[in-house]
Amino acid sequence: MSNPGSAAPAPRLASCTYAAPLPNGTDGAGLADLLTTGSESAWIRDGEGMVGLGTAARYGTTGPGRFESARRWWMAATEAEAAESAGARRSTVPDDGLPRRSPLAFAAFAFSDDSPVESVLLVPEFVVGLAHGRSWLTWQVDLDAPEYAERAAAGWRPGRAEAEQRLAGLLAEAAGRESGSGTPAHGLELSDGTLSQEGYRAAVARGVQQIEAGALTKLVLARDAVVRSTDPVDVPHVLRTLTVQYRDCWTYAVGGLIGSTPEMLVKVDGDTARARVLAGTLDRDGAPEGAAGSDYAGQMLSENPKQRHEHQLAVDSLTERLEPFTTSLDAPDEPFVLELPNVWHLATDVTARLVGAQGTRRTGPGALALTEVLHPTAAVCGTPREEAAALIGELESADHGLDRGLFAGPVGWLDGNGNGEFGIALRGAVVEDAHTVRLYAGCGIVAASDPESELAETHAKMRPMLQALGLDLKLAPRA
Ligand SMILES: C=C(O[C@H]1C=CC=C(C(=O)O)[C@@H]1O)C(=O)O
Repeated sequence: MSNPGSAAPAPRLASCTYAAPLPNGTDGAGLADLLTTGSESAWIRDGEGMVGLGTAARYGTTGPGRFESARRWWMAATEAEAAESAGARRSTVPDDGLPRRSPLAFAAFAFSDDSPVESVLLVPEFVVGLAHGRSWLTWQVDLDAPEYAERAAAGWRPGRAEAEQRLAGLLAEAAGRESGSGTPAHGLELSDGTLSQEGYRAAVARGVQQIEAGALTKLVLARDAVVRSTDPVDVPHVLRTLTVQYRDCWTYAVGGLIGSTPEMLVKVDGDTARARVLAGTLDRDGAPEGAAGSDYAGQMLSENPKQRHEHQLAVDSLTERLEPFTTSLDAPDEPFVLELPNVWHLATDVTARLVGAQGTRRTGPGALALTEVLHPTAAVCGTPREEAAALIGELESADHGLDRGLFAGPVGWLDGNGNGEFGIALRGAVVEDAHTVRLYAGCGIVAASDPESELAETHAKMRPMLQALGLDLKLAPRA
């Protein structure tokens, strides 16, 4: 597959970062309120995270080399930034107490090597961040961009006073463009996508046959669904709703990819890597509530051999690939039950110390390099990985024409020092146009899987997005 991004020159980035109250004046509560037009990038969990506004640079790429070409582009851009911003207060300065996050890009990668859908690195002009109750602002510019080139040649570099002016202008412009009503759209209609519900049941049945025949042990099969609305979809409203309803999940927006994922592929912070592996699901719809619900979930998930097997395969697929890059790795033997408003999951939190790292300095692999190594885990592909990927290509794509695109690919952010967070783009959708959103969901299939139950599970997994879009579905109450 061609790689149109490989020839794109890296921008000559320069940035400045400083502690600042959230620009909308609602410190502590208002990060999601910065989502106003639908073109923002976002990564928010439990009210904290980052929102990216405007675009300083963008890189698009496809094919098997997409991670590597994105990494090279980002390395070139961040090396330029290190040189250009040397005189400025980079956020790597440890004693200013700011997170090490400048420069910063948001990123989303296609699930499959064969997808024609572009994987993207987006370098926003502004990043507004909030971590541990402290907020900061980063202004990033391409010194070669027409609006800066002349001044940059004369030695100009981004600074705080101009950043504030420029951000105020950008926010005023965004407020002018804000068209959403802040309420769900009207005239919503849900229909099957490229892979219909009937087709999904048939694909699952064929997957089970292949597993029974010994071709593989586990396979994750996905389907899509389409929501069309007569009103334009209010993307910021959808994202804000997800940040409130799914506080334990990472709510993401990169380009038109939006959602709220409970699964962390890899988070790299200095010398530490963390992951949250999920597999094994129980719908909360119709289940007992409160403590009885937790007992029920424990029994149905932790004590169910099918669910445990499915989960262990996902954990192994991550730890086996992560282990060579670590000096220590901790993955508890017993998974815990993660409770979300729509479902319960079996979950395992993995923590590892990375090789080639000393405190915040690293010579070993960073977040993006590890992402390439780890993707796709058996939570979204299967075991063995190659056989599962080939069967996904057959049962989803060749038989039904479904391309997962960015669904189930890594989504998140990365900085210039190898830190970053990449979740798996689950419980999400792609905004295809102002009136059309395509949702995706998949399920792990093992020998004991039943097509009807797996189809029902895809409904449960689509529920967060359907509800945030305003489709009238019952939401299991939060415990
Ligand atoms: C593939 C999805 O979920 C994965 C993550 C958690 C649990 C899963 C499961 O139980 O099948 C899936 O492996 C999805 O949400 O579309």
